[in-house]
Amino acid sequence: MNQTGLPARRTAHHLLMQITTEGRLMAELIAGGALNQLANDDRARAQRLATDALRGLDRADRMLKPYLKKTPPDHVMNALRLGVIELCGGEAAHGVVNAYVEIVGRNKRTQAMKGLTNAVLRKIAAEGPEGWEKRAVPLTPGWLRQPLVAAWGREAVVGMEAAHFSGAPLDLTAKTDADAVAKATGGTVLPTGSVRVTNAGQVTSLPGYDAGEWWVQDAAAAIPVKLLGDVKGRKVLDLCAAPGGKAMQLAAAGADVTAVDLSERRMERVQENLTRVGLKARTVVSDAFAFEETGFDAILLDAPCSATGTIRRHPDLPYAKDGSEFGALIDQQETMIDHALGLLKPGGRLVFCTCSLLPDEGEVQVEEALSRHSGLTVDTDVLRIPGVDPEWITQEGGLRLRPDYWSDLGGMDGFYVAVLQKAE
Ligand SMILES: C[S@@+](CC[C@H](N)C(=O)[O-])C[C@H]1O[C@@H](n2cnc3c(N)ncnc32)[C@H](O)[C@@H]1O
Repeated sequence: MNQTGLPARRTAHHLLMQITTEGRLMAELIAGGALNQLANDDRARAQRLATDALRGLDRADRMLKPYLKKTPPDHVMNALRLGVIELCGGEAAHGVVNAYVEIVGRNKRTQAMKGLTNAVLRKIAAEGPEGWEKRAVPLTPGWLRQPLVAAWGREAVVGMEAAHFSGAPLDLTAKTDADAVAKATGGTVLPTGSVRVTNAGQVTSLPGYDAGEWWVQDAAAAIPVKLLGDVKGRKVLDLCAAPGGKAMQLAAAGADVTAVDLSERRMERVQENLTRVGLKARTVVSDAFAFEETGFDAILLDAPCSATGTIRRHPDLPYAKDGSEFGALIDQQETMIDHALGLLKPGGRLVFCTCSLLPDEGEVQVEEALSRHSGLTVDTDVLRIPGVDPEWITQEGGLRLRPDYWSDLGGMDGFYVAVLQKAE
């Protein structure tokens, strides 16, 4: 690692700038090579710094506010935020202050604010970790907080924010034996059968990775496939399949799986994942709407969505997005449900799910699908599987999963799932 820490800090700052001012997502920036110029441990450091700054951004801003007469330009603000995160995380003040003063000084437009950066960060250093700890849990940006409060109430949203701030443990789905995977990885088996590992470190170094004994999948994301029950020998279509967590569950359960995804690059990941775990599925790169094979016993539609259920892992999302794309996603989900129903055998089952916290991408989609398709019903009996709290069952017959659930176990991603049955 570079001793000054400057390369990692500059990269973290650059990531933060692109996320907060250009609406780019961290995963997309990293896939595009944002960390490539760094040494391995600097890469991890830069990503951790940016992630921590996003997770604590609202708290950092509240800590900075008393020391700023007016909000400085984004370049300075993001340097200050990173400084707060490091100083309140216990890093030595001298190195942190120098590094962010340098980052502010390297930009011609903000050069003149080096003194301000130095003065503010020294005040933050004096407050230290105690000043950080006494501040409230960071609030979600208003554009998302408002619809969440309207849907779930203020108290629930406070619980979600606590879960978002805590981050997420690593969850694994075992190919065959969850107890054995838990034993080998030092994890615990959750009530729904996923294995949870805390402080996992490097995923590829965990026992069983090379042997393909498990794959990474949040416990909530593992529930939709479980609701299909016994799929052995059944013809199952996974219509939005990449990176393949649910396709692998289906294949492991003995289904005859066809996995479709629009993205060639993401489908390569599905193929790599299937190969690692030694499972088979037919993979088809296609737009779901252009895929017209029919006669499936079951279809899994894990539709593209706002991904607001995954903020524990992706704290960049509320800062990169503003909700303006969500209307188009909601329309697409509706037409995808209709298209999927057309590919299903009479009497077949459609599992519709989204990793969203917004009812418009879950409960409302199912209510509206039921009113558009006569003879379509919701199967609620299948929701009663081990570990699923009956309280999570919704009025229209789906399952609402939220990050504030299982708070004593380490939370879960936000998800919605319903099992629809086509008329005979
Ligand atoms: C929520 S992810 C699916 C996650 C996957 N089911 C899993 O469990 O690993 C949504 C996927 O839909 C794909 N997608 C988006 N639009 C699509 C379309 N029109 N047709 C097919 N796939 C699409 C994306 O490439 C993305 O991989």
